[in-house]
Amino acid sequence: MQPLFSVDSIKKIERNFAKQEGIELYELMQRAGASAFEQARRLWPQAGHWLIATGAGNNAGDGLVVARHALLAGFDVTLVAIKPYREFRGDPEKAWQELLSIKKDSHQRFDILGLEQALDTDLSSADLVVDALLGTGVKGALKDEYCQILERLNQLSRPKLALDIPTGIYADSGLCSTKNGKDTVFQADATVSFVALKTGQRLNQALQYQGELILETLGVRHALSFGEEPEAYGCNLQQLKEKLPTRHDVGSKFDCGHALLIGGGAHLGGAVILAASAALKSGAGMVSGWIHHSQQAAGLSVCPEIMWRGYNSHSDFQELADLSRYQAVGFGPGLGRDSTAEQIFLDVITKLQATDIPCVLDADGLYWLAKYTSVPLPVQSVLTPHAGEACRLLNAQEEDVFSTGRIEPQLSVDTAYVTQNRIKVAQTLAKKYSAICVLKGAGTVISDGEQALVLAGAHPAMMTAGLGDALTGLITSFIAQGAKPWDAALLATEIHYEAALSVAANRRRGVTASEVIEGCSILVNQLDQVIN
Ligand SMILES: NC(=O)C1=CN([C@@H]2O[C@H](COP(=O)(O)OP(=O)(O)OC[C@H]3O[C@@H](n4cnc5c(N)ncnc54)[C@H](OP(=O)(O)O)[C@@H]3O)[C@@H](O)[C@H]2O)[C@@H](O)CC1
Ligand SMILES: [K+]
Repeated sequence: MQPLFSVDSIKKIERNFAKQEGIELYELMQRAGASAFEQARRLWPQAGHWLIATGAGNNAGDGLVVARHALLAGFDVTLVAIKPYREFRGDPEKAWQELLSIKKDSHQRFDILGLEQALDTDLSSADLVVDALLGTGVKGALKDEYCQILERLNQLSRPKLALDIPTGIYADSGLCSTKNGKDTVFQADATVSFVALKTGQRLNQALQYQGELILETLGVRHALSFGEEPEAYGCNLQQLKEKLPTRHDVGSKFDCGHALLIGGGAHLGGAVILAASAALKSGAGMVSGWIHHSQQAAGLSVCPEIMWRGYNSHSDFQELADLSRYQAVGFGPGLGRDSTAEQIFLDVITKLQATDIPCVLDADGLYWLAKYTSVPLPVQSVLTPHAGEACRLLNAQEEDVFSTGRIEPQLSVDTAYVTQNRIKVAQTLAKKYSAICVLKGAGTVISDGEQALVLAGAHPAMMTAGLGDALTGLITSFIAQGAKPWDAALLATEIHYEAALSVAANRRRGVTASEVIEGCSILVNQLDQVIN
């Protein structure tokens, strides 16, 4: 697993590492520039003319080291220095001096352009653009001069490399600077990040703009050994594959888990049909689905292998007395928000509490949970909110606040808060509801209240209805098949994402949840082959 650190922690790690090794921070800048230069050469070996854009901080210093290596290797260099030399201090200043002191070949081109000159010059002869404008030190919205140069650089249809993090991305949150509703950020094809990954590099717009992410540790092999707590960890499917429940060659459907999906109120059948299909196609031995009777025929026609039970009102749920037949319950997709749904929510949750069968709560299930925050959930339940649902769950106050007549300050966080604080929000929700929280979004954050993992990424094709229902079905299925709820949440999240990528291929639009469910089935079977 890959630790993800805050910028503050990275700075402390860098300092402590340098102290431990008895080296100057300037040495780290040298290593950063040298390693980025090597990576750029590996990625774009044909590049003979390097355009390097610098600000005035340490990120600029890294860029000046890249420029020196490029010149020493015999390449042409255009340095777009939007801050003049006199504004440089400390290590970046040293890097300037070293750059200017080298003897270049008489045929080599080495131009230094200020901002105005750069804006007036045709820069299209460059083969490669290196962004050393700003790194982790950026605060607030980008100043105008940076926006201007970014616009020019982004227009160049040349490979683009960002040093440490693309200019305009905030390394702690992964969000980016905007101006007049437009993102002001360097659009990198690759980013060489130094020392350790920053939390924001797995979240939000960073996923859109950083391109291929390459980590150069600069010799810091054990970032965890410096006493800095990572904010979260990242991991991939390869690291999760062992969490797939084993499937024996001999046995029956009764050995492979029975998943129960409940939702699909009147006129709302699609969501629970998708969730139940995902549960079945990812390997549950049996799947039962409770759905409003008006939707039952639809369920049967889409997936007759699912044991559909139609309900009219909450009183039909009396028949759901024996829950011990199920190993996991997915509850909420399309349940509805009317009084029938409310009663079903309360009845089912009460029944589940008595059994301790893990429950995956999603969609309208979360809506009702926010209204009944003190309803105890079965142990190891899983909540799967998106940002809007997370807000509702965070803002919800305990009912006893109302019954005792106390007035508590309304938290009233909004989705912008959730997006900005994804790790903290997932941890807070997990604690508040004593559950595992799967906070969906660009970089899904999974927390049990203590540890947090960031999985999956972002893809335009994933912005479509029904994918959340598929995820609910997948998590429920893996629990039913024997995975611990935590493991099921991790595995399902990553499989769901990887399947969506593979199904989407080159498509950015029009991918359906049903296709992704098929993709999940293929991926589960590929994993099965790897581990068996
Ligand atoms: N520490 C180490 O050991 C190592 C660090 N390394 C490297 O250092 C980088 C971090 O360096 P850093 O802290 O100097 O920050 P950096 O990103 O260069 O920015 C500072 C400049 O930004 C400016 N600025 C701020 N906000 C702004 C805005 N909104 N709009 C416009 N300007 C804004 C600010 O200007 P000021 O606000 O002071 O006027 C200042 O000039 C890190 O990403 C990595 O690349 C590597 O070499 C490995 C070793
Ligand atoms: K940068």
